[in-house]
Amino acid sequence: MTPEERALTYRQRMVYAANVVKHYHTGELEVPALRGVSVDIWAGEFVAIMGPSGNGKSTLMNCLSGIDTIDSGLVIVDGYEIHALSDKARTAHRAKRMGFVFQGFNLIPVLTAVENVELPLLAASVKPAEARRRAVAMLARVGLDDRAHHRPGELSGGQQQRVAIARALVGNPAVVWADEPTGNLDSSTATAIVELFVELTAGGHTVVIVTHDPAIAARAHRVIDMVDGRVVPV
Ligand SMILES: Nc1ncnc2c1ncn2[C@@H]1O[C@H](COP(=O)(O)OP(=O)(O)OP(=O)(O)O)[C@@H](O)[C@H]1O
Repeated sequence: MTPEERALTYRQRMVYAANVVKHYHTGELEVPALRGVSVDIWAGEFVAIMGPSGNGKSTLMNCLSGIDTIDSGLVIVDGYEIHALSDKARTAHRAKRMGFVFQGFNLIPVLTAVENVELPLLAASVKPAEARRRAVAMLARVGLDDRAHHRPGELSGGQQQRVAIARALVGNPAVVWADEPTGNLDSSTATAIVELFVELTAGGHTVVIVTHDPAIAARAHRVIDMVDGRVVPV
C-alpha cells in the first residue's frame, strides 16, 4: 500500500479496531469485557451496537471513543492511533474530535440550553461571541431555537436530549457517540430523536449508538451485534 492509499483508507474509514481486549479489575476479580473485538466503521455511517445486557456494548463504545483504555489490540479513529495516545492526548482528542450523548442527557442544570451547547466551544477557546453564534445555530438545527434560554429543568426529556445532541455536534466532531440516547424517552419522543440522528448522518456525520431500541436498529445503516464480549459474525 502506498502512503497515498493508506491516507485515503484512513480518511474513509472513520473507526478501525482490531483484536481489542479489555478486562475490568474489581478487587481480586478480573472481568473480561471485550475478548478480541474487531470493527470497521466508515465515514458517514450510522451504526447501532446491540446485544444483551452486560455483553460489552458500552465498554466497546468507551474504548473506541477514547473514554477508556484497552489492554491490547489497536483502535484508530479519525486517523489517530487512540490506543497509543497518552491520557492527556486522548482527552484532548476526545474534546476536539468526539461528540457524546448519554441516556441521562448530562446537561448542567444551572446553565441555559444555549449555555450548555456553547460550553465545549468555550473550553476549546472559541471567542464567546462566536461560540454563542454557533450554539444558537445548532439549537435551531435541532428544532429548539425558541428554548435557547430555558434551563434543562424547564425542558421535556426529548428537548433535553436535543440540547445534548446540539452540544455533541457544535464542535463539528468526527464521530458522535451515543449510549442509550432514547433509553429515558417515551416512544414517540424516541422516534423523533432517532429521526434527528438519521438527518445528521444524511448530512455526513458518523454516528455510533449503543442501544436496546429496535427503532434505532431499524433506521441504522448497520447493526453490530455483541455477545459475550465479542462481535457476532454476520
Ligand atoms: N467499571 C467497571 N468495573 C467492573 N466491571 C465492569 C465495569 N464496567 C463494565 N463492567 C463489566 O463488563 C461487562 C460488560 O459491561 P458493559 O457495560 O460494556 O455491557 P453492556 O452490553 O453495555 O450492558 P448494558 O446493556 O446493560 O448497558 C459486564 O460484565 C460488566 O459487569
